[in-house]
Amino acid sequence: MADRGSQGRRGSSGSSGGSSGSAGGRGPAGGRGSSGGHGSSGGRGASGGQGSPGGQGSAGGRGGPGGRGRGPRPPKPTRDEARNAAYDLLRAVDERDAYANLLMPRLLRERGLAGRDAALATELAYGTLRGLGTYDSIIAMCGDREPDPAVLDALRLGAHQLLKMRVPPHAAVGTTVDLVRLRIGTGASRFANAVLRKIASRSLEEWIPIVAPSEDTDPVGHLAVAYSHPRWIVSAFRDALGGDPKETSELLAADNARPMVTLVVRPGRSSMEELEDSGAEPGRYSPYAAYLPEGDPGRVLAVAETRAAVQDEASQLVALALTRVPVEGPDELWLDMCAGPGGKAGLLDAIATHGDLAGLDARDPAAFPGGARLLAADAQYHRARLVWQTTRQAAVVTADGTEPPWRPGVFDRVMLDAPCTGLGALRRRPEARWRRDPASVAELGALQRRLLAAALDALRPGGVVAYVTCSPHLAETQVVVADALKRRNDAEQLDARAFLPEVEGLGDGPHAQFWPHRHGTDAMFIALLRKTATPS
Ligand SMILES: C[S@@+](CC[C@H](N)C(=O)[O-])C[C@H]1O[C@@H](n2cnc3c(N)ncnc32)[C@H](O)[C@@H]1O
Repeated sequence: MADRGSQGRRGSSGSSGGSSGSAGGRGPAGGRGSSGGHGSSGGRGASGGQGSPGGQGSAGGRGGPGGRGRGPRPPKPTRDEARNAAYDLLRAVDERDAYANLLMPRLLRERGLAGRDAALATELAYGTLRGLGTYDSIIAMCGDREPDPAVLDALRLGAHQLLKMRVPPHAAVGTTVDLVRLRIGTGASRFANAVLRKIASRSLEEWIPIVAPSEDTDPVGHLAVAYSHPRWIVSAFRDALGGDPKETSELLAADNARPMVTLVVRPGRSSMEELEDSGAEPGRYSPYAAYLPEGDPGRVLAVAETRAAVQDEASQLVALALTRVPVEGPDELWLDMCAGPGGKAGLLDAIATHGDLAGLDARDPAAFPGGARLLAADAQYHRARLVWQTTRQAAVVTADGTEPPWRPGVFDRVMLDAPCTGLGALRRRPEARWRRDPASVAELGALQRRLLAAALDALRPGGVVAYVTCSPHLAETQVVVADALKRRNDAEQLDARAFLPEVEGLGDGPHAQFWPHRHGTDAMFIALLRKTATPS
């Protein structure tokens, strides 16, 4: 791209060696004290019925499954568009490795789902994907056989409604059984009915001690099942949090919650006032962050015109921290080495051009005044194109940062937002936790090391590099930085927390680590390294 001047089957979350207890028992309505509907889910004519509690037999005392035997035929199943959309998304994620956050908007559009129905479909699909580690353990205990993948996805959907959403049990069971009858068949719907009735016999809090390993003998396995994360990720998070089990559980819980939509004001291109007029509220930390409590961000004019964008607050702050480090001498040439799709490049480009406008007040005379130029690179052409669309003044190139087309030793500031496992953004990508495996950490580690070496090579003496990951995994963060510093004698690490004074709880330094449960942001990591003028 020319100079402008010219995105199988999932593993389970851990062992489900349960301790005790049978799954059957009370009827679907028993003991959950669930009340009220959710969206359009509550009031429909559910076919599950509340007869035969806990039984494996008929679907709600309607005279026998599938219309055989005596008595009235079961009512025709009803097609529920929101649940069907959610189910189709689950199948696409399972069968085709689809990305939920890319496919969902398309499905909603194609099916004409909006408002509450769209919100319901999204919550059903995303919530099910997040929780399926827990749900699979419970489903395994409630069925007399392993379900087919297509049936399993429907059971997961039903389990989510029964255990996490405030859908009345008869509606959750009935709508799911209808879905299975319509999409798979009558035999499968009988099986689904039996399994769901058992699931409905207990609350989530009652199921966890039954299906999860003991907290005392296997704390990691317990958290993995209780909070629906793969065991290796729980281990990695616990290590990054210094072994603290309580904080680890808080982090895992935060990963299971829907994140807030955060917008970024691109300085010189939009303003906080403009975003406030669109219903957003100023953010907690970043002077450029605005929270959008509701509504489609795509309908905010400044976002539609790329003068503002959707961007996590920590993602803004790591870019900002890089611009706040004083550098001696000229400060004119900046590099974003792994820029696609352009979130940080969009902010860096605006600050390079117009200055750190929010910092340019009496409180911060050292704020960057503007007048620099950004070169943004990405190894993938289509991602570089997105950077091109996002930035205004930056030169954008498709280039491999490890074999760069630029001369060494010329940049004053380098942003290295390294390719990583993305374990810090699990809130946003509901299926991502089931797709990564520990091998990817090792593979990415080698690339991260090469890129960091190249970033330091690209700097002129006195210049500064931000090594950033959207992962708190120690092997991707502190270990990569420590290795780089061991290998070379022309770089020193700065205390990144000093350049983020508005944020508490970033850790013991010298790096800074953001956390969803502490800051409400993604778990972004930043280390700042300065190229020393002389070998140190
Ligand atoms: C974490 S993403 C960057 C996110 C981006 N900075 C943002 O804020 O929107 C990492 C990017 O690195 C790119 N990448 C991977 N290997 C690369 C390499 N060797 N050189 C340059 N870019 C690379 C990927 O294509 C991906 O777009």
